[in-house]
Amino acid sequence: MTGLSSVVREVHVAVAVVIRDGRVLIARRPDHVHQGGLLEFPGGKVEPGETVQQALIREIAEETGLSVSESSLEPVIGIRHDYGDKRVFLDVWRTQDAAGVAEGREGQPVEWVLPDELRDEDFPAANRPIIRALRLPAVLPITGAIGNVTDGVSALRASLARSSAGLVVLRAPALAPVEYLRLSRHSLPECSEAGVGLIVHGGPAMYRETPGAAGLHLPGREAAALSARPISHGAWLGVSCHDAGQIAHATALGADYVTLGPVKPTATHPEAKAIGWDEFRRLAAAARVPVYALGGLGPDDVTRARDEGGQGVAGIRFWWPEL
Ligand SMILES: Nc1nc2c([nH]c(=O)n2[C@H]2C[C@H](O)[C@@H](COP(=O)(O)OP(=O)(O)OP(=O)(O)O)O2)c(=O)[nH]1
Repeated sequence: MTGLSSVVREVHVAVAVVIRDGRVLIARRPDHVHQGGLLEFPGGKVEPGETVQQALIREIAEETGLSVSESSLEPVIGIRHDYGDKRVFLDVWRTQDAAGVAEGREGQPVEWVLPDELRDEDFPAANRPIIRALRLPAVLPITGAIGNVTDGVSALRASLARSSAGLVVLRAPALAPVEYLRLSRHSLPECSEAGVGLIVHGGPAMYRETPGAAGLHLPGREAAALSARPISHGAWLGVSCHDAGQIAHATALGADYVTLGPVKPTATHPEAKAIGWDEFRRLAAAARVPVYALGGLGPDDVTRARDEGGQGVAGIRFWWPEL
């Protein structure tokens, strides 16, 4: 069907994620407007002649009475979405520094909620990646070389003690599947002790055999073999990507995040050609999922990765001991 939407110009929408004490400000859209009755983050159309930052400051003030400075605004994610009757580009930014008492200035109820309480079905469909981006950490550590289960578990314990990760990808390609399962089962208690979610690296069967895991990270070849999301929406699904085609496939699978790289040359994968920040920015801008920059990066690169349109950084060397 050739819809009207294909000829309708895309609307540039400034969307504000206002965070205070770990809670996010949400409002309910009036019933009579586009996507009415659903919850939303404050925001609205970028007016002609306005920058997105000016639009954010204006919309936040108009809708909530809060005032924010331009310097407190940080990019979160950009999402292109076609509602059929309207095409939008949601330009999503966050601020942790809003002054004043929030009130629904346009009569709409507003509320501060924890990111983990945000439910996809309460928001317009385009918001799904925003909710993912808010719940995912800025740094995603991946385990390094693991030669056997015992050494792997002790290295994990030591690395968890040194870092404050929210999620960890348990990668151990050198282990046979049965050994990997022993590793993942012994790693789960270490992770729960540290308050960290364990993401299994491998195929759907590996995830199913690890009850209690927080999610599944698919290597490129595993993702290529799938045509539908292999796990429930309650768990994280990540995919390793190196190009636009792989990101498109991961998005079609319903991935919650992807990793993209190597951005810089990296000692753990010397054979892989670095894509550089320009290519990362180009691919992240076109993606509709949070994208972690990977390859030769560490926590010091989070700001750069975010400025380039990424969710943050994923990697091995910054937290894993040299074995
Ligand atoms: N503000 C906001 N808009 C969202 C979100 N998610 C989402 O898909 N949208 C869509 C719904 C609308 O089509 C568009 C925002 O337009 P709007 O109608 O709120 O903007 P506005 O206040 O400038 O509109 P108007 O009254 O001048 O027409 O973006 C969200 O979280 N916040």
